Amino acid sequence: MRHAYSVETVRAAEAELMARVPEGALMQRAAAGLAAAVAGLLPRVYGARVVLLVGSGDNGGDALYAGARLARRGAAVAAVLLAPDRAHRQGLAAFRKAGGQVAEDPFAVLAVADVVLDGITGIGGHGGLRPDAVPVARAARGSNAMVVAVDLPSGIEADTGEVTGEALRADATVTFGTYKQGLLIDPAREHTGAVRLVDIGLEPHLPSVPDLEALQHTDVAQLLPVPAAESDKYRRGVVGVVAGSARYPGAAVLAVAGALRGGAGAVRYVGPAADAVIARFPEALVHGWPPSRAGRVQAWVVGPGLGDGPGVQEVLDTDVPVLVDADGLRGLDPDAVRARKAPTLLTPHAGEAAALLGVDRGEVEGARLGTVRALAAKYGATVLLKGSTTLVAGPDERTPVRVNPTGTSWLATAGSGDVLSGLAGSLLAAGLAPLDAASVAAYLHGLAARLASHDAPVAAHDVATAIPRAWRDARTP
Ligand SMILES: NC(=O)C1=CN([C@@H]2O[C@H](COP(=O)(O)OP(=O)(O)OC[C@H]3O[C@@H](n4cnc5c(N)ncnc54)[C@H](O)[C@@H]3O)[C@@H](O)[C@H]2O)[C@@H](O)CC1
Ligand SMILES: [K+]
Repeated sequence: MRHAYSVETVRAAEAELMARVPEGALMQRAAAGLAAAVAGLLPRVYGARVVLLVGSGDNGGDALYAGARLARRGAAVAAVLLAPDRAHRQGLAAFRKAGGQVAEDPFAVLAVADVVLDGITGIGGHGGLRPDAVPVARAARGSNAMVVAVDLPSGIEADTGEVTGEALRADATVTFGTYKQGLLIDPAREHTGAVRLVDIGLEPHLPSVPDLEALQHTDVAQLLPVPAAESDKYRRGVVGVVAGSARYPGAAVLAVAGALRGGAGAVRYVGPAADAVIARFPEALVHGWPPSRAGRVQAWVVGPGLGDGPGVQEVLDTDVPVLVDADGLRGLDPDAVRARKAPTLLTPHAGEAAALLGVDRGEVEGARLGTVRALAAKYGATVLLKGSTTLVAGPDERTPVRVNPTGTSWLATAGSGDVLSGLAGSLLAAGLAPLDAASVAAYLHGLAARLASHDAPVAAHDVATAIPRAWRDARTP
């Protein structure tokens, strides 16, 4: 599991650690890791042209000490001081002593730089880049240099992943001690490039429960349901799908396609697209209305392509886990969901989430973490918020939010959400807890899209077909 923490938690852990080590030791550890990472990105350090963008806090201090280390190895290092009177004093002294130069003309040094270290702001920054930093940041981005963010790209909100003003776009980020939440959540994540974590000894001082977590291959492998020797289709779990309409029969087919590959032993379909479903998937069991007469079901999926058709209340009235997606979410009553004894999983995209909360879509996209938490609280449910970084929150606010690391923009294709809901419902039926079912489904779905796509357009059906490959991939150590 990859863990991320809030700034408040990081600062508390740093204070605890700082009290136990000599003054300045942490910054030296950070700077050493940063300098080593930058050296690794350069063909050679000797003679390389390095520019530091230095703000007024310790983030600038990290950049200056790293710059000093690179200067001692023969790099030509120039520092652009955005607040010359407030630049980190000891860091600046060390930098000068190592042969570093303070740049007279930032744009001249940036024009010929090989690498730029962004030390404008770290976890102490808020509200986007200040106006004086904007032209310098733009010049850095517009140059041929590689831009390496120190701790995080300056201008992003470290706690939420929001970008409220201008922020620097880095090619790589070297972060210290632990991941900050904003490094893993869009839109900030789009500014980080590849993120590398430098160990500064913070781990033992961080709480064991993080604020945000991301599954990795090994976590997924442990969570995937594996049939035992005595398993029959009922013991593996049966998932029921209520989806599709005369207008959108394809949504039912795609939801069933996902469900058939999610680990449940059987898929029951109830709805008006039975002919289309059975034509494509003879292994599906189709039933007449109502869902309550379909036989044993361990989890229901309701909503994809449903239009105005019935089904939501019928499955909410059951006492098994229910996943509500797409059309099923329209006007969904929080009280009806809260009254349920079995878990409910909602899987909105940004537009659906905005409608459920009565806010603008842009607000949801800009503040994904706050949105998923707010929805989970409002409905007393687990919520999977789809998007470029899919987030999953449980109804208990003490449970870390999960962020999916496998997303790909090729997934933004019609019908891919239907496949996801079938897949997640199948995992629910197989016995996974809602948070696990949702986050494992998002993980496999993203991985399947990557495997199917190879950087080319991919159709939702291809994603469903690639789920077994993703499953095997996740289980390969
Ligand atoms: N605390 C620690 O133990 C360690 C801190 N480290 C570094 O220290 C950083 C945190 O340092 P600070 O707390 O000094 O904070 P920062 O250096 O992140 O930024 C705070 C400074 O930036 C100014 N500022 C805030 N928003 C701004 C904006 N939008 N535009 C321009 N300036 C802005 C503030 O007035 C303040 O002077 C970390 O991100 C990390 O890089 C590392 O050296 C590791 C150890
Ligand atoms: K920075």
